[in-house]
Amino acid sequence: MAVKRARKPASKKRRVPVTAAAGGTGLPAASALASIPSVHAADPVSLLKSLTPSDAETTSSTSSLLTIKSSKAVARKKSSLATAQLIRRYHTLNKELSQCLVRIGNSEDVASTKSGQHRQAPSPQHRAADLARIAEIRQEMDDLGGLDMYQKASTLGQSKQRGGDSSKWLIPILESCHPSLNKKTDPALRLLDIGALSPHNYRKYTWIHTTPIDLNPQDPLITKMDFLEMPVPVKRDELFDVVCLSLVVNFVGDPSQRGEILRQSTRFLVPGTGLLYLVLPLPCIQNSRYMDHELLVEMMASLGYSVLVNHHFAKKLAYYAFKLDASSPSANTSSASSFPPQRRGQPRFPKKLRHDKPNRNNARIEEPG
Ligand SMILES: C[S@@+](CC[C@H](N)C(=O)[O-])C[C@H]1O[C@@H](n2cnc3c(N)ncnc32)[C@H](O)[C@@H]1O
Repeated sequence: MAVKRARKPASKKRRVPVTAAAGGTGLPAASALASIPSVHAADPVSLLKSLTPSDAETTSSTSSLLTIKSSKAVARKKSSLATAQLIRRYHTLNKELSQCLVRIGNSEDVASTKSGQHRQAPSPQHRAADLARIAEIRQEMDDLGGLDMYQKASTLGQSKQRGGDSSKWLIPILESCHPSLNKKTDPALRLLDIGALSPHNYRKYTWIHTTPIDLNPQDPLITKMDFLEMPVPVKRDELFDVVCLSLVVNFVGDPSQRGEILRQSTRFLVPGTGLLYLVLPLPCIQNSRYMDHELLVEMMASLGYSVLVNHHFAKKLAYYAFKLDASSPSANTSSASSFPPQRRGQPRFPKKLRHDKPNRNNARIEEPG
């Protein structure tokens, strides 16, 4: 008998362990991954190689140059399609994992707190169903190669997805925000690259000093660090001029943890000049039932990012540069910036259907609990 899932209780949410996280981009779930040979499951590199057609350059001797070119193009397209499918499947699993973990966490809250007594705790069957599903999801993720494999696939897809180097968009903005910076003699701008797949994203800009961090570094030059647990700077010269959150917020499955990451970013930036460089999949902004550009800008302003310096919608991604308000007491205090105070049980930005149209996704960001 199919077990109907329990409705999520409105209790205070626990932090979902970030073994991996979800996309919430609303992109269609992949099905083609079923065709990945299981022999590659434990070997991410072989798996990635297997996604790249080996006959990419093979044509008959009579083929024209045009045929060779189009054959290569088709092979490249197939390869990037397979990589994208893998990334999507991972996102889908990750999102479902977060939802199950939140439900399990909430059921523990309900069981252990007095205030939860009036709430309906999930039944033992629902809890058992969630636990079983968690095991299945983790197994499938492991079979796909885990976070490591996802990151390798993301690295492959990175340049294509963005149509090139993402720093290209940010650099002119940084230059315009620091017009008097002497790139040769002044101290380099400090950039915190969260969820960095490469430590070299800004290497060619000698006037930028990058601190790359990630949960699962793909390079020894990247520091293994969960941003939500990163020590908050206590001195002004430890603050950053730029915090980069490129495709990280959507990677986190729990909407309230997404809000928490954005709030945390305010504690690392120089008030008045610090820039948050936020990159999200475009469908999160343009095709969600619950989010859109206006709501994001409103939420960011409530965090202390009143100035939207620039934004750009590319084919697949949305780029944003927000400036942290001068009045934002970011350093020294963990309670500094937050979504506006909310009355008990009344969030400032409640989950609200904004675009009730078919084929929309459920991407959203929530006030942190
Ligand atoms: C989709 S990748 C994005 C990589 C890269 N920034 C880009 O733009 O392509 C998301 C990365 O964020 C990292 N990540 C997610 N949550 C994080 C956290 N709390 N602290 C540090 N890294 C995190 C993940 O480990 C993953 O490598």
